Amino acid sequence: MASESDVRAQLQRAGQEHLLRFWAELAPGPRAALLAELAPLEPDALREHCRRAAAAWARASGPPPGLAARLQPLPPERVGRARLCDPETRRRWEEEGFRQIALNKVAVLLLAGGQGTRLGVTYPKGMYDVGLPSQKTLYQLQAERIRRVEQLAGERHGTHCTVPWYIMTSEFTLGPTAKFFKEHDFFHLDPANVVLFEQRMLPAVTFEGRAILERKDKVAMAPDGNGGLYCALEDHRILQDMELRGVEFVHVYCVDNILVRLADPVFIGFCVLQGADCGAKVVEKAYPEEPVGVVCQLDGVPQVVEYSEINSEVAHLRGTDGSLIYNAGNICNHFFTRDFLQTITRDCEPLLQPHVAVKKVPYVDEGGNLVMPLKPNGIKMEKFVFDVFPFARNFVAFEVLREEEFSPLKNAEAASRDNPSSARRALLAQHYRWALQAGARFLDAHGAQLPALSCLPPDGDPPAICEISPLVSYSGEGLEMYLQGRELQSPFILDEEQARVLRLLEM
Ligand SMILES: CC(=O)N[C@H]1[C@@H](OP(=O)(O)O)O[C@H](CO)[C@@H](O)[C@@H]1O
Repeated sequence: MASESDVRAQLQRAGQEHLLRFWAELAPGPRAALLAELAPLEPDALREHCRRAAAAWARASGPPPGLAARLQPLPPERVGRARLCDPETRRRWEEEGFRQIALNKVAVLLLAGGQGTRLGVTYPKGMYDVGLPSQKTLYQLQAERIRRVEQLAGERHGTHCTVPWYIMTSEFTLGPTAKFFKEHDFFHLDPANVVLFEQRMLPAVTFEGRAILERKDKVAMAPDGNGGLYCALEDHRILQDMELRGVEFVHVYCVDNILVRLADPVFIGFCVLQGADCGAKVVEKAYPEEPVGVVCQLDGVPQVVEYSEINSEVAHLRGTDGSLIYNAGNICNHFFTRDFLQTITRDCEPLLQPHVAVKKVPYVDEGGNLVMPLKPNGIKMEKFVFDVFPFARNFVAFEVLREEEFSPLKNAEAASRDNPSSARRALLAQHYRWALQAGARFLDAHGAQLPALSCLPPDGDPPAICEISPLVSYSGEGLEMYLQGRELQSPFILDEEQARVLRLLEM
């Protein structure tokens, strides 16, 4: 273990000696913990991090000047549209995606290092149960979609296939996520195919460029953003692991979208057939101020302008047909070839510019008292996962339907949108639509017919409650054999057991 004098010398070089100012008061345990936290902070990198944070904060007052003049929407040839294409084209994309999955060339990678601050939970967001009848958590839904997509690809191609699941966690989420997966027997996935790894943490910094102590024996650290992915891939030799498994294509996604289609064969197939090295799923923005990044071109180069960095005037711009000009909302579902990830981690990562987030960071004052600030007092520096798009040789975007693929769980119930109720409703509305399309009708508790509404208002509850296990259907496929011509009593849960029963009735 590093000694106090080594660490003190390091901190001196970094200009951050104040981090040891309570040393004399600390007992041996907290002293050891503090040294263990400080020792890995490389002095030059720490000095640079603190300097850059303060400088970036001083500069960062709103969107970059002249942004509007430098932006353009993506040219149409870079955008595929699941909704507008003919069924044959869609079928070709899907077929290609399944082929790649069956060849074991596709992996999924979950970004799950966030702290869930807006949602207001102290545990990883993936463990959240939005109140579905089955009480499944986001992690369970995702695990089951992996199992189903493996099964569908396997059936088509007569193989046994695996979609490895890489999960990037952080100091906050690694322990509880690992425990949760063990407690749930990895949701019947083979643990060898679930790879948890950890992103780096960076100190939060004051506006004067001083790293913050959150306790006398602990630096205030925060994950380095979802763009910390690229360092973490390198730190944990994840690309080597992918290579050993023969993975060529990676679907990266963030944890909070209840409708996420893991390893979506249509998206994968589209990207592969386009020869893309990098791709992003988008939905039409719901309203100008919606907190989603915009996929567009800056100085002719494809990239995402994050919602926190776009000005309102640009976000409100409309074309002659009345639709938003910057309409391609990023849903944090990205496609990368392994080759592209290799180039990024090897050559481009240091070129990614961190973004500044100004937050309220609890700290200890000079007297050693804990202070919960009322105003933002600290800078957290984060990299963004999509900041690698400008390095792509062939970037494509793929527009999908919001009601089928995007309902993020960002906020606590008290917020008006993107909260547990809206996520639950989106999933149940989707399953209700799938059941109607498969030929089912719903009855209430007294046996009276409920209306069959194929079109639901965006935030309305469906007339009947129907939840379909991802193990039975991944994206609405194959339901006719269970549901055609049936009258189902709400609430109705179609899980594997129920599916077996309905199949038997059919015979
Ligand atoms: C850095 C990053 O990936 N930001 C993403 C991400 O936003 P968060 O507010 O960080 O969850 O998810 C949004 C979609 O839910 C997407 O629109 C946005 O661009």
